[in-house]
Amino acid sequence: MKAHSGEVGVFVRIRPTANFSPDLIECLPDGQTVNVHQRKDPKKPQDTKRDQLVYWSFRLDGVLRDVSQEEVYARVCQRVVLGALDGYNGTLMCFGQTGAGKTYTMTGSTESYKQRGVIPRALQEVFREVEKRTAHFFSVHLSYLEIYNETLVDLLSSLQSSPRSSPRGMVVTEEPGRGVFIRGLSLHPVHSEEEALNLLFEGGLNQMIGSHALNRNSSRSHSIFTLHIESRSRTLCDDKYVTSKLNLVDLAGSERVGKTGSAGQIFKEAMYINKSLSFLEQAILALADRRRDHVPFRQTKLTHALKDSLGGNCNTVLVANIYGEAAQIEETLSTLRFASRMKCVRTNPAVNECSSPEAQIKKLKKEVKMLKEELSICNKLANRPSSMLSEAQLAEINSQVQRYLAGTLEEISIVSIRQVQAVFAQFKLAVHRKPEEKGKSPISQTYNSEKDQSAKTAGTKEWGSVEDGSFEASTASQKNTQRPSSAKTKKSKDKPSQSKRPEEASPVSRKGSESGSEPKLNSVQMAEESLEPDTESADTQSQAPANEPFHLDSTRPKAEAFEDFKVGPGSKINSILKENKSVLLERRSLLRQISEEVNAVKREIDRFTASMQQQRETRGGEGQYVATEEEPGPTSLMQLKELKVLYRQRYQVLREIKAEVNYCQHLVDQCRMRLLTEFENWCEQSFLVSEDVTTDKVLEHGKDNQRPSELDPNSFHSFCNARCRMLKLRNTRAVSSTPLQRRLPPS
Ligand SMILES: Nc1ncnc2c1ncn2[C@@H]1O[C@H](COP(=O)(O)OP(=O)(O)OP(=O)(O)O)[C@@H](O)[C@H]1O
Repeated sequence: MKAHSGEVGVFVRIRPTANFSPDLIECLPDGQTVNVHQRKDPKKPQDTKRDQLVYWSFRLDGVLRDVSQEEVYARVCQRVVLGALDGYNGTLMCFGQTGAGKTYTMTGSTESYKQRGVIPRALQEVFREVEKRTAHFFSVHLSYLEIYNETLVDLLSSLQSSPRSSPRGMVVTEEPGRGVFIRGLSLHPVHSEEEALNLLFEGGLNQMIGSHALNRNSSRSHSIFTLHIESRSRTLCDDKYVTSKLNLVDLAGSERVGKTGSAGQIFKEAMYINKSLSFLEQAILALADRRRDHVPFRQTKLTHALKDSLGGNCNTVLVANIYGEAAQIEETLSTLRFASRMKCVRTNPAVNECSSPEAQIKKLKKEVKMLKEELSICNKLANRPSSMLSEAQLAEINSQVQRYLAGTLEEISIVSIRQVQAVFAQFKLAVHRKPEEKGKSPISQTYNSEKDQSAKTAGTKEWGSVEDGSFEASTASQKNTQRPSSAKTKKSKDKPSQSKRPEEASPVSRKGSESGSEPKLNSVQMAEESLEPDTESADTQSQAPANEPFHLDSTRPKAEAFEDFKVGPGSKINSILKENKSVLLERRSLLRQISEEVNAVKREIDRFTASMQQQRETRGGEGQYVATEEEPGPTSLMQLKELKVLYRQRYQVLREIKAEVNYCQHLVDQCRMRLLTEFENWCEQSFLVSEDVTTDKVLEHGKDNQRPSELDPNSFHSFCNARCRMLKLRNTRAVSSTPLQRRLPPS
């Protein structure tokens, strides 16, 4: 017999008898062929002429006549059992007329060890192999089913360990991935040959007791003893395992109803047997016919229960048990016909490989963990924020958004979904922020508050409006009108008139400037203007604790780094800033001087005007003005007129210089912003360098598969520091080589 071959193995076993009929049953020397001779009319007296006999020849896989139980097992069953241990389903069926030796073949004699049948030998083989195959862990379960008159009976339900039978009874069920199984049939784990034999015998006993109690003949039922084998590798950490079922089927006697001449219950039993065996035959015919798509497995419980054990991926073997006597020749012929049909069934044995859900979950979890780690490394390599954004990274994103809104950053480069989410969150904040807070960036906010503070400390006054008939001039208003600072927005809120354009808030009244008419002769209060100190260091120092995103290393504060930056990569923009500031100071100085001149002229005009007013009041307000010795005459009037002309001239100069101061202030502000932006970029790149080094550490650890503690810490630290320094230098050179505009265009 060929296990895993492409066809069902079929053997015929002849029950030993003293009345063997060699004339009718001829076993050829090839050991595979049995010829049967049957008289044309068995009822007629025996004819000596051979030509009156009908002749059939059956070529099978083996003819077992007068062979021991041991040989039967070796030739019929052993390979199927070994196949089951390798993961192939196996079925061994005994088919034949009642008393032909099916049970003897299957179970054998319980009294004689030597005469034990296929099932005990299979159990022995299984547990011997389990012990031998140490590389695998096997689990073996047993079930024992009886099918009597289309009723399913669990022959092992009497055991304490068996689950309660389902209230709906047992049902033949099919499930994807599990195949056909009997729902409600108890499965019993067995760990030794002895345990398994106990169950076999217990089942046999239950079958016998049930037959007696119910007054039924045990030979009228089918019994299926099944080994459920599961095998897992002990050496491979694999979630895959193999399963198999080994069905050992003892079918009911196959004799036909007509022949038995039975009635009543026996007739009924015979009907059911005939029905099930008939459908078994039909199923086998359908399996043998490759043109047929449908196999009627569900017609009976037997065929349904054996659905995946008759062909398909199963190693199937049939033993046709026959009598050797002439009296049984009809049934013998019938059995052999069935066997020859079975021989035509093709099989395609395949290992039942499964994946355990637990192992699969474990494997998937492991895979997710590995992918997360891989993503984390990729993020670090690409300088992308990892799972959670740190405070420093959030601060940087906030800074980028503010700079973008202020127009100093052209675009925000997208590096990850989390970063995009954070950017949108910042935009949302910006949209919902109170109007007075809008336009503040972390940099400008701190910077301007510092500047405003210094301006206030220096006693600087702002340009006033002409609402109350006088106006004031101040450098603060210049700043307010040119920069989106907090000082400006606050001013705008408190005094709406000051939110107007620079020329509207200039010393020249709106009417005067727009219509070209004579401006009101107001004094210009020009307070002592303190020259703006070089606040860059102080500004940045004040920012550092607010932002705190980047520290080039743990030992240096940001303010020191800024000083380095100004003399290093930021030296160009810093020198432009200084130059612009000196021009601004010079213009402011000139503005102060012209303001004083305008005020002096104004005071002179006021003096003349007051004197004339006094004279008019003295004369009752009538007549012409006549100059007295003490009072200025027409000459004085001329002087007053000249003073007014002078006032207008100086006032025009004052306006022009004021515009220059505004422009210079704007340049200084832009330079300052540029310097700070460049510095932030420089810091950012330095920060990323640190990240690079961190990644290197991770990779280094991964590559060498060493724990940090196993590394030489000094050597590793030196290496990282040197690498960090080299990368910083590379970034610094890249930044400092960026061309800067000397004069930035006004926005
Ligand atoms: N090859 C054999 N060698 C010795 N004794 C045998 C052999 N075959 C059958 N017998 C004997 O014949 C008797 C009937 O056999 P068995 O019970 O196995 O028949 P069966 O086909 O199972 O019948 P049933 O359909 O009623 O179950 C038994 O006593 C058994 O010991």
